[in-house]
Amino acid sequence: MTQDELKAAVADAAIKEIEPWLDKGTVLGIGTGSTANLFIDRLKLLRDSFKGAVASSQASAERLKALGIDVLELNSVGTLPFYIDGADEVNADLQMIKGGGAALTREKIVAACAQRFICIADDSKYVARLGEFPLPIEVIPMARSYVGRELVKLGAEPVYRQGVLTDNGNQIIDCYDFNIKDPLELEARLNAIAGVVTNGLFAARGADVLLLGKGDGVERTALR
Ligand SMILES: O=C(CO)[C@H](O)[C@H](O)COP(=O)(O)O
Repeated sequence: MTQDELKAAVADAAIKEIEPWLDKGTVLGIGTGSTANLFIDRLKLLRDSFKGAVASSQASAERLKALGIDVLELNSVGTLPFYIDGADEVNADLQMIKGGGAALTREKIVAACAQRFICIADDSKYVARLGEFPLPIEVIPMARSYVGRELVKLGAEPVYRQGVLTDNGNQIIDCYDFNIKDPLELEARLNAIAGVVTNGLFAARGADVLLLGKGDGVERTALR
């Protein structure tokens, strides 16, 4: 199977995972990226079975709206039953690196409001140790150089993602060569640097369920 077919398979599996729980009041949390897009496309068939969605990016919001799905403000809803999103890397503890699409801050916020985070990914994203994918960090623009110097002190090679502004008007630094021994500790440490808005480690709030697309089918792992 191609990577796109594996992504399509996990999008189908995520629909099966949530469908029994939908009702007219359900608001879903929706992620960003090519895998999340395939999930959004499949939601069209269910659009009369739930109330609407909170999106983690302008791009996902536009895609949802184009399919006739109501997009709600996070501030107008309470806890979300599900957050469905892809990942750039995921490990056996269902900790992730996210933010390849620069949506990490909103992804982290919407995920924080969800009872269950369902990660959908093809098996190229599954890693024994996080960190081969460059770790994205969203920074306040005036702090970019300072944050870069602090990242060098932590052993990373920071690279400014030129020409990219997040939906929040901030910039992204991608960190190469991070030795991520303890994702939880590093996530907290990076967040403590002045000027860092969010980092792409999803360790404190990892996924609850992983639907991993493999050549022989979709493997489901549930931690909670
Ligand atoms: O974190 C993300 C966007 O900020 C995406 O979930 C991540 O980049 C995976 O994307 P894709 O499904 O296209 O591989």
